[in-house]
Amino acid sequence: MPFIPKHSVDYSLYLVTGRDLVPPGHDYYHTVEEAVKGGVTIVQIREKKCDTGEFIAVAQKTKEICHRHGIPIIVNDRIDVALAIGADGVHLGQTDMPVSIARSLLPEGSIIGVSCNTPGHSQKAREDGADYIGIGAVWGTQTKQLTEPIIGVRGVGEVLDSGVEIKAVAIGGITTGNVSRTLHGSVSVHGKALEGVAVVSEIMASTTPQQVARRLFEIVHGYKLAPRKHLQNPFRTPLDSSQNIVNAAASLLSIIRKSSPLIHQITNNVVVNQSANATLALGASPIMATAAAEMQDLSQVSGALLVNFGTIGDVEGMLEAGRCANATRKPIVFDPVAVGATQHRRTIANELMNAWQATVIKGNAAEIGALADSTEVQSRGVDSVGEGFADPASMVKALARKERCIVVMSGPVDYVSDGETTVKLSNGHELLGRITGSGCMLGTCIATFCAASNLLDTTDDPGPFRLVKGDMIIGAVGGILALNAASEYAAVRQDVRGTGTFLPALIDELYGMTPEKLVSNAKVELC
Ligand SMILES: Cc1ncc(COP(=O)(O)OP(=O)(O)O)c(N)n1
Ligand SMILES: Cc1nc(C(=O)O)sc1CCOP(=O)(O)O
Repeated sequence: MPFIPKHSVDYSLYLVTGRDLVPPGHDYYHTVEEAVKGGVTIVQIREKKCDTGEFIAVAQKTKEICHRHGIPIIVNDRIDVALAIGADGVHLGQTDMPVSIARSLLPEGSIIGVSCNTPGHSQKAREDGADYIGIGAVWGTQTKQLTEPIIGVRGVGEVLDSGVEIKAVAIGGITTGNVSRTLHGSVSVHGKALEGVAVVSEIMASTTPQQVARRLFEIVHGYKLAPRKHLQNPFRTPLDSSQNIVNAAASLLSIIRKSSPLIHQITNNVVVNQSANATLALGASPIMATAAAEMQDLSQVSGALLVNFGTIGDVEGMLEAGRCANATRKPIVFDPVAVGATQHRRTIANELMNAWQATVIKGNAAEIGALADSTEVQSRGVDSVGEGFADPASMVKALARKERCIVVMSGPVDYVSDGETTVKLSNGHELLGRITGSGCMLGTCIATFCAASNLLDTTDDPGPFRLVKGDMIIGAVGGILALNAASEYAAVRQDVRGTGTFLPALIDELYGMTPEKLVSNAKVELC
């Protein structure tokens, strides 16, 4: 009979051992014990190179450490070793012994885990009677030669959503730097979440395994305790009326004017100049930097990042900028221009969204449809054609849940959702659709208002599991209101005679925008 009853196992921080990773001068057993003291809740002994006798000896001593601290020990692959040391269970790969045979050989109550890389794997693992699954690889790893593709956090969410209830941990390349993103981004569209994370090198190769384990545990534990209802910011204020939303969004304009946040923009070369001018007109400060080498420095000082891949330039810069923005908890507005138009754009969008967590995704109906795998709305180049979605509010809400972020769908009527609250905004002049780059300027305005919302949140320690500070749905609404209101004021000016004179007038009206003008003009409804 295993030492730990399986119903009481805590999978929050699952250490998978790797003796060869322990740094010179450090002792393997000491590393494991330190890690357990730091917060590891379950240990798997994984030995790939040694003989059976040595495996048993190491496993026996590792088990003594685990049981002394009241946590279970699992043996990787080898039922014989598990039986020999009286382990609490085994972990089996897809090509290892079938679960039913392992179950028949192990004592009653043994824990059996199975590695999964696809939704089909997890369905089968559940049917076979596994107790938990290890989903991977979520990120790239140096620890083993992978035989299955890296699936990213969004792929983990798909495995979690395979229609079966089973406890799950993610594995592969998990570090203190990406664990929040791993937990957040892998929540499935139906709200299924990981029970924990499995880690090898981040702990085993550390010279301070106790501290690393403590940090990982704090993040996982904090995330599991936090309410998950509201994406990215579980503690935001309730959005109970459209007037509250408008007032909160309008008040952000004063913050922009007062603090002039730096808005880092990687955008397409058609709109660089007008986007920078729109940023300045709102009272913020633009920086249009694209080189990967400067992203770390910029993320320290910027208020928000805009990634608009309209003319797909420096993808490395986009990847690095997003990673740095996530690490510094800065809002990221992602504008996947014409993402449905080519396979190349779909591939790059996927790569970016796997590498970092967008705070806001902004697109027209065709772009949102392409990200949501819907063919209801078609694109022509960068434009969306046709009548739009029959149920646009449901479309943005579903994508917000899938991508775990705020989604803005722009058009004659704009929709914004965080997966719970959906807001419909009916302002904006049709001339906006007749100049180039108005959608791109919208991304700029949203990034600027999100930076202000981020600044407004002065929580000292937002907790390691919060990806970004501030109410980002308010930031998104503020950016839309500002551009749309400015377009309405600009279109009726005496000096505007067509699209050529409309653009400078639009910049002027952004410059002259006030919170009062935003509120008085707003046509906002909760859906
Ligand atoms: C928790 C957890 N998940 C996955 C694995 C990988 O196991 P497997 O597929 O058997 O590959 P090897 O570990 O044998 O290389 C794991 N060990 N633990
Ligand atoms: C043992 C293992 N299994 C994986 C899978 O994808 O199934 S990835 C992996 C190694 C994870 O090591 P690290 O935390 O050092 O990246």
